[in-house]
Amino acid sequence: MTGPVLEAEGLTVHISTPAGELPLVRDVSLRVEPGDFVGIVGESGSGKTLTTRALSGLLPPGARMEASALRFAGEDLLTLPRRRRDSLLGTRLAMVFQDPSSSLNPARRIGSQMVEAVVAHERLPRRKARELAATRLEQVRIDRPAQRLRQRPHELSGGQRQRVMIAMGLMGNPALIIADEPTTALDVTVQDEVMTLLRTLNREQGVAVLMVSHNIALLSQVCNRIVVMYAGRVVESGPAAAVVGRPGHPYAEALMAVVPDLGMEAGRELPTIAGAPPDALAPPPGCAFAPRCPLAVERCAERPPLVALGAGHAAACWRAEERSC
Ligand SMILES: Nc1ncnc2c1ncn2[C@@H]1O[C@H](COP(=O)(O)OP(=O)(O)OP(=O)(O)O)[C@@H](O)[C@H]1O
Repeated sequence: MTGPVLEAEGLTVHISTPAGELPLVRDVSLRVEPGDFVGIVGESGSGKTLTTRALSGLLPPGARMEASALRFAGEDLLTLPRRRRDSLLGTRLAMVFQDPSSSLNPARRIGSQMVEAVVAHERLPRRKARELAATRLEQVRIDRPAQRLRQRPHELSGGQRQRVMIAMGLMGNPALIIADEPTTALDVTVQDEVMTLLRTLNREQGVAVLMVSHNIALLSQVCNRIVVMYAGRVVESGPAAAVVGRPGHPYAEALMAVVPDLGMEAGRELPTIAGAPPDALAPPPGCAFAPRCPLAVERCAERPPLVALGAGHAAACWRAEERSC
């Protein structure tokens, strides 16, 4: 495959509400190249999950997307017939969600859940599919794979279930793993294991990863590119080192300041950015961050476009150039 693994331009997601259809994700463009590890960061409600759901064809009922371009694994998802699109996404795109329990069927054995997709989409004989499932479990460092295939999800720990989800995603030889807050529900040691696994799959097997998180510091350790979202829009994107080291948007800088401290005592409140995130259904006109921004000026009443700050680095702030020099 040549060209980007995933490319979206002008992605907008509308949700139907009692007041009519409203855009909750607006004009998002992003690109994942082969071998990339891309992070999407933002506070709760900034539109990260709706964006990845739109990219993966898994929008909730009542949501509708439009885009000027949406390509995955060399195919145009906007024109591909529905069955071919579902089959392509069902095999070449692996989804890993925050809570693996919600994606695994508690009543069914791990093995039958793992072979299902490849038997359906790739018409692999069941025996071969079980062999492949055992190999994938080994790959994510699950011990005694043959035995595990006969177990049900409740017989595994939370971290093992998350690794089973990743192994399941690897069944179709994915070009991309989309991981939505894959470690939030896990304890710190298990979080590290899951991150190490994603990094190994990315570095050693070249699987591209698109990962959603609240934690910009965590993303900066693993990602080569970071996309920052606020109120449904991309407000900054670029090489991880540039976004973290020379942020063009005051929001990206504020996210760095509220990174939870690993050594923080349990029970202490997490630091937050001053002020409340905007109402997603009615964000303020102009720059949506302006009401919370220490650097806001009169001009912020008008929405700033994304402006280039360096190679592949752009931010939507009227003061970005002045701040980054
Ligand atoms: N099905 C839906 N119907 C109505 N509103 C929705 C729906 N799904 C999401 N929203 C709203 O859209 C906005 C963006 O949601 P989204 O889940 O994408 O945010 P997020 O950045 O992923 O947040 P979090 O980190 O909390 O998961 C939120 O305000 C949310 O309440």
